[in-house]
Amino acid sequence: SISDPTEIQSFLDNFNSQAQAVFYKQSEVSWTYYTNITDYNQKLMLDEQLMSAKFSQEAYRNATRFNLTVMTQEDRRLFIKIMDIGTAAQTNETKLAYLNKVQSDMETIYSTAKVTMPSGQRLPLDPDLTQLMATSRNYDELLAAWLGWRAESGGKMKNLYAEYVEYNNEAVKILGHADTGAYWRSWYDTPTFEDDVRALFDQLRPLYEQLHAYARRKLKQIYGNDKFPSSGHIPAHLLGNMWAQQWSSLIDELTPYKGKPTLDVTDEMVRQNYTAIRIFQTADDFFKSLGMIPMPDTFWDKSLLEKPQDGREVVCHASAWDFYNGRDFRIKQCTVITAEDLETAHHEMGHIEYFLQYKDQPVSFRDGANPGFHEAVGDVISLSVQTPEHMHSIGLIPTVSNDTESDINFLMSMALQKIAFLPFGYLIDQWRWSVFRGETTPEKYNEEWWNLRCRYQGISSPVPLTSSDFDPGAKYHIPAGVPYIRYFVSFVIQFQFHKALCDEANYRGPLHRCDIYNSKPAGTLLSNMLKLGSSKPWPEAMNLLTRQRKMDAQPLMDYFKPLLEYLRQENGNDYGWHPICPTDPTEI
Ligand SMILES: CC(=O)N[C@@H](CC(=O)O)C(=O)NC[C@H](CC1(C(=O)N[C@@H](Cc2ccc(O)cc2)C(=O)O)CCCC1)C(=O)O
Ligand SMILES: [Zn+2]
Repeated sequence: SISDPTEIQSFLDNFNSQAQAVFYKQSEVSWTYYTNITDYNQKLMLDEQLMSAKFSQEAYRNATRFNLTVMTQEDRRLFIKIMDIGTAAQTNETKLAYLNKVQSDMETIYSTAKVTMPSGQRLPLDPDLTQLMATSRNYDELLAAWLGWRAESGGKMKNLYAEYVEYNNEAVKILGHADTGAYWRSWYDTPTFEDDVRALFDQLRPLYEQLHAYARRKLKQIYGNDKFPSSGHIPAHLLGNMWAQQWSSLIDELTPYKGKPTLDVTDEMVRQNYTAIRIFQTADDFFKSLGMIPMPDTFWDKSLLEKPQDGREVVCHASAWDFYNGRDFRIKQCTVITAEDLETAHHEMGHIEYFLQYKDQPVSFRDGANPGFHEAVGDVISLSVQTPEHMHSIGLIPTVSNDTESDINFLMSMALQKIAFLPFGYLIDQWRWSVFRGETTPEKYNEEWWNLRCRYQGISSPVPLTSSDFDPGAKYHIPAGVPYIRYFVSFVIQFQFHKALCDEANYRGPLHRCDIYNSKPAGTLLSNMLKLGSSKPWPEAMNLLTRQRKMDAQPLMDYFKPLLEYLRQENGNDYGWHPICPTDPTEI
């Protein structure tokens, strides 16, 4: 095998320039499809995916000819990443083409699904059903939207999913992975990763149990006790969100102390005629205030920041795109003028900032230190933006009151976004890992999904399950094949990052009121970590930013400590739920 340093270097240089061209083309063709869903554009994208797979297969074959033992640590790391080609390892072109087609067809079903409401209106998820789930307080209307969506999305792809699992597993086994779940977990390069995330979740469950109990009591007042099963579960369609994954739209009902200024800035944004552009300029301004890299002109020229009104079908699920040429970076978001979309804009721009910071790394290092890092960047900035202090400074709330009651109100609004999410962020890939392992077979897909939803999230289906249902398919990341544990990891480490940056900014107060806006030292510390991309093992990146090497839920627990005390006071013994789903969901 080849050990000559000159040959090693020329292989790497060659790969890097060829890969940029191939990945650029693939990004462009995918972008065209995602911003204009047609059979023709899908075919172009699928053809390009086969070309790109051939390039990866050849790079893999060439890379195996080299002797990794004589290389520098950096070069060895590059070779290992060049050989990590995922499902492109499937050299049987018919099988690979079929796998890519099934995956794309499931995502298309999801992205073009519409629900015919009792009124006769045909509503897409974005923005109509999302808006309805957030604003309606009518039990039957919410149920109609929820039943309609599960039927039009998941209900249309159950058999496709079983095939996706089979073909995906077969492809990654060629690389030596046990199954697709093992392949996805390998990106964290931590043998104890599964145990680590379980330990974090167990540590955080008491926080969630208290929030769940508080929400359940308030929802019973709204909808009546008879709508809630005696098992303690909350019916899945009542949490203000299609998947009950974040409960922020219930803030008005769940605010502990009424009569204080509202923390939901949506109305004020509308009153001030906020536009999508202005939402993204607000986010860009924050990164600039930290001395970080502003969005380049191509970003403003080529992003798609609003749902097109020209009849085109687009994938409205927001996303951030790296075109791998060091110049072209875009966001696609069907932005609506809400507090939630202001938060999403910061999330997406966090991805772009990461792309910008590591754009001069070799292509194989243009990734997050681990996938959770990539999801945390924007959310860290958003933790500062959402403070009453910062919302006041950008004119979205009239006064800042930090008396105890206002403080609890603010912590409650953040808990509805961050704590409510934890079991959902945890259970999605618990389900998928069990499916990829073959522990959950197709006839058990939906039953096992609800077992996890009942056990970890304490919510249950408002109607009995039927064998044709496939509720996992009603959540974007399942048909789109996008892993999810990255978000659970992000929701823990973003508070570690926030604490580290607040320390760097010489902030002294309680963590939940920290706003790092304008702190160049904080910006420099964050940038230095982001510049690494995936060139170093993630504990090194974590250490550079936070001076410790492990994921740690303590900063998150400290952030919400005052709220936990309040909730314990409020709930007394009225908390918790039976781990098993209620037999008759409408049982009284
Ligand atoms: C080319 C490409 O695909 N790029 C990747 C990024 C990359 O890998 O470089 C990408 O753009 N992925 C899309 C995905 C979109 C969103 C999402 O799906 N969020 C989760 C969970 C969540 C919810 C609230 C929150 O505050 C944070 C997370 C959900 O909505 O369930 C939608 C709203 C926010 C983020 C994303 O940005 O992560
Ligand atoms: Zn993200």
